[in-house]
Order: sequence, then C-alpha cells, then structure tokens
Amino acid sequence: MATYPAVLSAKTVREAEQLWALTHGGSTWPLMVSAATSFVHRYQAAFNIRQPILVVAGQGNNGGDGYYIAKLLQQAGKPVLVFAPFGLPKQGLDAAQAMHEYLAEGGKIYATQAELTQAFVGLQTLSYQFSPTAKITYPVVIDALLGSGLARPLSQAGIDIINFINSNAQQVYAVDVPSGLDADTGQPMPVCVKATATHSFIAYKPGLLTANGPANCGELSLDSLGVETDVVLATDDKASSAAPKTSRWQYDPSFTRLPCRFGNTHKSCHGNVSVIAGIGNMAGAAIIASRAALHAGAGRVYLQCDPSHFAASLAQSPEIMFADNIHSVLASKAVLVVGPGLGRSEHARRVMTSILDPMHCNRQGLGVLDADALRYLAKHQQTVANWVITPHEAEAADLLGISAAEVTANRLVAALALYEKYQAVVVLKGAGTIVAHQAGVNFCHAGTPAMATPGMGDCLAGMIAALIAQGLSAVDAAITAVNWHASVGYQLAQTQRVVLASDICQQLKLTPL
Ligand SMILES: NC(=O)C1=CN([C@@H]2O[C@H](COP(=O)(O)OP(=O)(O)OC[C@H]3O[C@@H](n4cnc5c(N)ncnc54)[C@H](OP(=O)(O)O)[C@@H]3O)[C@@H](O)[C@H]2O)[C@H](O)CC1
Ligand SMILES: [K+]
Repeated sequence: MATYPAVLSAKTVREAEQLWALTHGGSTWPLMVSAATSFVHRYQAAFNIRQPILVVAGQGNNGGDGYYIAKLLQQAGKPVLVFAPFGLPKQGLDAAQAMHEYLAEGGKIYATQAELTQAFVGLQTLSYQFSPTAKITYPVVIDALLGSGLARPLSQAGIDIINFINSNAQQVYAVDVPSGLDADTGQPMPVCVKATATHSFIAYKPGLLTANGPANCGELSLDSLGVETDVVLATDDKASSAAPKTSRWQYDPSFTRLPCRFGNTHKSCHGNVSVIAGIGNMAGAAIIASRAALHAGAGRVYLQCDPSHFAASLAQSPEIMFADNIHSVLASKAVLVVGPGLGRSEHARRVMTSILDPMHCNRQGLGVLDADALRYLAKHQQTVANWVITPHEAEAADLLGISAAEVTANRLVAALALYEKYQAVVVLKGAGTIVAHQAGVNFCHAGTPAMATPGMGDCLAGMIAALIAQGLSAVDAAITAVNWHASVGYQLAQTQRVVLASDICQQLKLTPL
C-alpha cells in the first residue's frame, strides 16, 4: 500500500516537536518561525489587502504563531491588529518571545473588543464608509486563539470570542486548527471557528479530517516544517500502552488506484459481483448497489432479490443479471454485497446464516456487509475477517454495544474498536469517513453535506465490491472507493444542492482513469 502523509494525535505532535528540538539545539523556537513564515507565504494573496488584518491570539504557542505572523505582516507594511482576549502569553513560552518581537516591530495589542473596534476604525482607508451603527466586518481574520493545546470545554467568554470571529469576519485563516475544535476528535468544544482555510503544521491531526473537522477547516493544507515523524512513530509503535497506536494513521486524498484496463480484455477479466439484498419495499437499495457495482467496472453483476423487483431493476440497468438462490451465489465465488434492503425477517436470518457459515468465510475479499447485515452481525457477534463492513454511526454503535453519541464523540476510537472486535476492514461512514484496517487507519476529508441523501451507503457498498472484483485488496478497494465516492459527490455538488446516489452511479463510469 502506498504511503501518504501521517496523521498524528495532538500529543504525538508535541512529542515530535520535542524530539526535533533535542537534535536542533534544544529549542522549538525555529519551528514557530517556520510555521509563521509558511502561513504568511501560503495566504500571501489573501493578505495582500489595504484593510487592516486582524490576528486573534491566545496565550499558548498557537497564539505565538499568531504574534510571529503579525510581526511578519507588520514588517511587510501591512496594517495589523492583534486582539488578545485571553491575556498575554506566559513568560518562558515561545509565544512570549514572538509577542516581544511583534511589539519591537511597533505592533499593538488590544485586550477588549471596544479597544479593537476603535483601532480598526482609526486604521480604515479614506474610502471606507464607516457608520457608528454599522456592524464591523473584518475582511481578514487570522485565528490563532487555540490550537492543538485546547484542553477543556470553552468558558462562556471563550464561546463569545469564537462567535465574535464567526459573525464578524469575511474570511478566516486558521493557524494549525480552527479554534475550539478538538484536534483529536473533531468535536467543537462546544463551538469552533468556521475557517475559510486552515494551514496545519507538522502533521494532520485526526480532528481536522473527521466529524466536524472537514466542515470547519475550509481548504486544508499542511507544512511538516521539516519535522521527521518517523522517530516518534517508531517509539509509539514499541510502546506497550493500551492507547491506540498512531503509527499508521494516514490521510490519503487520492483514488489513483482505480484498476487500469488494458487491451485484449473481456468482461471475465473484471470480476463478478453478487448483490444479496432487496425485499419488500426496499428494492431501491438493491438496485442502487448493483448499478454502482456495474458503473464502477465489475465484469458481471448479479442480483439476488425478491423476483418482484426484477422488472424495476432491469428498467434501470438491463445489464444486470439475476441469481436464482443464495446457494448458487455462494458457489459462484463472486464478490458479495450483503445487506442493503435485506430486512430483518426470517428470510434475512437464513441468508445471513448461510453467508457467515465458516465454510464460505475463509477466502480473501469476500465482499461487503452493509445495512441489515450489520444489524444481524451486532446480534450474533462474530469476527468477520475477509469482509469489509460499512457502518454509519448508529450501526457502529449497535455493533459496539454503545450509544450513537459515544461513537460521534470519538469516531476514530470507535473505528479502531470495530476493527479490534470484528477483524474486518471497517469503513465508518459520515463526515470524514474513516477506514480502519490491519495496517492502520486512513481518513477521507473530501465529500459534501449535499451527499447526506438516501442510498449513498448502498452506492458505496457496490463500488467497494466492484473494486475488489477487479483485483484490489479489500483495504485498497475500501480506501479507493471512499475517496472516489466522495470526490464524485463533491464535483456534482458544485452545481447541485443535493447529490443523489443515482447521480453518483451515473457519474462513476465517466471518471477518467
Ligand atoms: N513551539 C512549538 O513547538 C510549535 C508550536 N506550534 C503551535 O503551537 C500550538 C500548540 O501550542 P500549545 O501552547 O501547546 O497550545 P495552544 O496554544 O493551542 O493552547 C494552549 C493555551 O490555551 C489554553 N487553553 C486550553 N484550553 C483552553 C480553553 N478551553 N479555553 C481557554 N484557554 C484554553 C491553555 O491554558 P492552560 O490554563 O490550560 O495552560 C494555554 O494557555 C500548535 O497548535 C501550533 O499552532 C507551531 O506548530 C510551531 C511549533
Ligand atoms: K487556531
């Protein structure tokens, strides 16, 4: 499997900083200088304005980055205001040094909103039409209030400051992490800055990539600042603690592993998928999963469902074929999609018993267990190595025997626990989908709220199965399908308010390899 940028917990990033300092003269100060320089460079176009730029700086080293950014902007002749609502940095921190350098450049710091407003109005160019009753809007705000050191829920004063930023800024550029967002879980505590863009340092943190992270980071970028994370990762790998290992968390934004098609090929070279689904009023789930498998390139797609759905299915995709019964499906060794619209009847129970019979479960790349198959699994609790399981948060909660709120509170921990318990490749769906597997964890930060529509999971399940059928390992198929699905949805959402599973199916076959 290819290697992508590491994703580290806030604690591991701190350890990496300290290790870097040990081999670079004992100080982390150069990292703060690099971080601030990288930030100013990254957003130089946005900072090239004549209106004052507002830096909101906290007391820790996130604030320190903010002070050094303010110094660099001041040096470049930009009008800058620093707002320090929590007070000045504590002596001894890199942040205190950065603040002193900013002050030495002639920079000013404001402690209250009233002082800030007065200074902002005073700095306006003559063309700015200010009315005392008008709401102040800051064209560019640099958010350096809180970073990876957020340690507890915000006080009311903290909440007020974040709300002030969100409601008074035209554009917000977040330093490392949008303030108020928990860098490990992606949960707002209880509110967070909604950034236009976030430039993060040393490594991505899980909270930027899952839960509320993707919606609040805006455009996300990273500068490693030259900090090698291998040493700290090797230490983490060897540690005997029960804490989840961070050594193989990756952010993989690509889906370049779509199987290629070479000359002199035929449909038998691209694998078979069988979708076992669809009873009663749930025919749509079966049709979507099988269409997705077809459009994602599977050589043949069979549907095993209630015969009353055949006509509807053929009307959508005449290429689909029908399997007689569950035994012929299992004998065929096709890659399976089990569960969409399967229901929880006696018939579903019999299907699941046959499918999870150890006799059939000893080969690699069996396929995908989704929806009602997961509800069955939650009841019957057995490991399902060789399968991909694709729960949303409520299904994950059921599988783990915890509440959905507990899954939401820490999606990464839930995904790791699912892997531990079921030994399958786990695709925990939702904003910032997480794929947990034997070799680590992969995050998908793409996607869009426009995809929160029915049938999306059925579509993803069909895609994963199609990629396994075309020769990808279960892990690669899961990661690739998740990214492909999210990126197609994102593209469609540029011109659509909502994206339907059928839209994604339709688009898959148009994706260039
Ligand atoms: N020097 C370096 O190596 C580099 C640091 N970088 C940047 O630093 C931050 C991490 O800095 P850190 O000081 O660890 O943490 P923060 O600045 O994010 O926050 C710590 C301060 O915030 C206070 N705090 C914590 N929780 C709250 C809260 N809920 N409400 C209000 N204040 C809070 C905390 O106060 P304590 O009382 O708990 O001490 C601290 O004052 C990282 O994000 C980077 O931006 C650069 O990456 C370069 C290298
Ligand atoms: K921040």
